[in-house]
Amino acid sequence: MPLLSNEQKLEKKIISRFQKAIYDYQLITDGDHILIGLSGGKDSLCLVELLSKRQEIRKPSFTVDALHIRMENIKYESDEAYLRDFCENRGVRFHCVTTCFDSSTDNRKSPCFLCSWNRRKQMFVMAQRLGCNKIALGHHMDDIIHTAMMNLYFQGSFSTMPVCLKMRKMPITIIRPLCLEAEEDLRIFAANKGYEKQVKLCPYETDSHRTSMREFFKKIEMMNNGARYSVWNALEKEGKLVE
Ligand SMILES: Nc1ncnc2c1ncn2[C@@H]1O[C@H](COP(=O)(O)OP(=O)(O)OP(=O)(O)O)[C@@H](O)[C@H]1O
Repeated sequence: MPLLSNEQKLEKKIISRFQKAIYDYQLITDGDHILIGLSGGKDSLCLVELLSKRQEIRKPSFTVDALHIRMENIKYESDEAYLRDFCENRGVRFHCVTTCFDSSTDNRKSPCFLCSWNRRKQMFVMAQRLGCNKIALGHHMDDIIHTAMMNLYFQGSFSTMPVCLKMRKMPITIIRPLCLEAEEDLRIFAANKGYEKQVKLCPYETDSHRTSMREFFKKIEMMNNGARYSVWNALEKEGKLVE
C-alpha cells in the first residue's frame, strides 16, 4: 500500500476531527438546512469544503447554503466572484448581502462589537428567509480557547462560544463544526489546497485583545503542549460547549 504524503495525512486528520465533532456534539441531523457564514477567510473556506464533501455521503442527509456579508462602511474587500465560484463548484448555493452600521449611534460600543452584532443579525435574517434551521460558523479550537481565556480574564466568567447553541427565541441552532481543529492545521490545509487569500483591510483587525491572547496562549503551550486539551476538557466538564 503506498504511503500517504504529509498533505494527505493532514487532510485525513482534519476530516477525522471534523467527523468526530459532528458525531460527539450531534451537530447535524437528517433534514438539516445549514447556512454557512463565509467570511472569505481560510477557516470558513475550509468549512465550505468539508461540509460540501460531508453532504455527499447523505448520512445524515442535509443541504448547505453559504452567505457572505459585506459591511459597507468597513474597508474590507473580498472577491465575491471567487467566493461564488468556490461554493458553486462544490454544489453549495452562494448568497451575498451588503449591510452597514452607524457607529455614532452608540459610542459606548467598539466598532468591532457593532460590526459583528450587525453581521450576526444579518445571518439570522437570511437563515430564516432561506428556511435554514442551522447556522455554521468557521471558529476552530484556538478561537474557542482564546475566547474562554478572554472571558476569564476580562469578564470574570468561565464560558466560551459553544460548539452547539440552540437559540431560545428562534428555531435556529448555531454550530461550529471546526471546533476540534487546530488553527495551524487549517492554515496549512488551506495553503495546500491553494485557497486564494482574500484582501482583508479591516482597520481594527490587529487592535484587539484577541491578538494578545493568541500570543499569550502560544507561550502557555510552550510550557505545556497539552494546554489546549486541559482548557477544552475543563470547558466540556463544566458543560460550556453545548447549550
Ligand atoms: N463577512 C462575513 N460574512 C459571513 N460570515 C462571516 C463573516 N465574517 C465572519 N463570518 C463568520 O464568522 C466566523 C468567525 O469570524 P472571524 O472574523 O473570526 O473570521 P475570519 O478570521 O474573518 O475568517 P475565517 O474564520 O473564515 O478564517 C467565520 O469563520 C465565518 O463563519
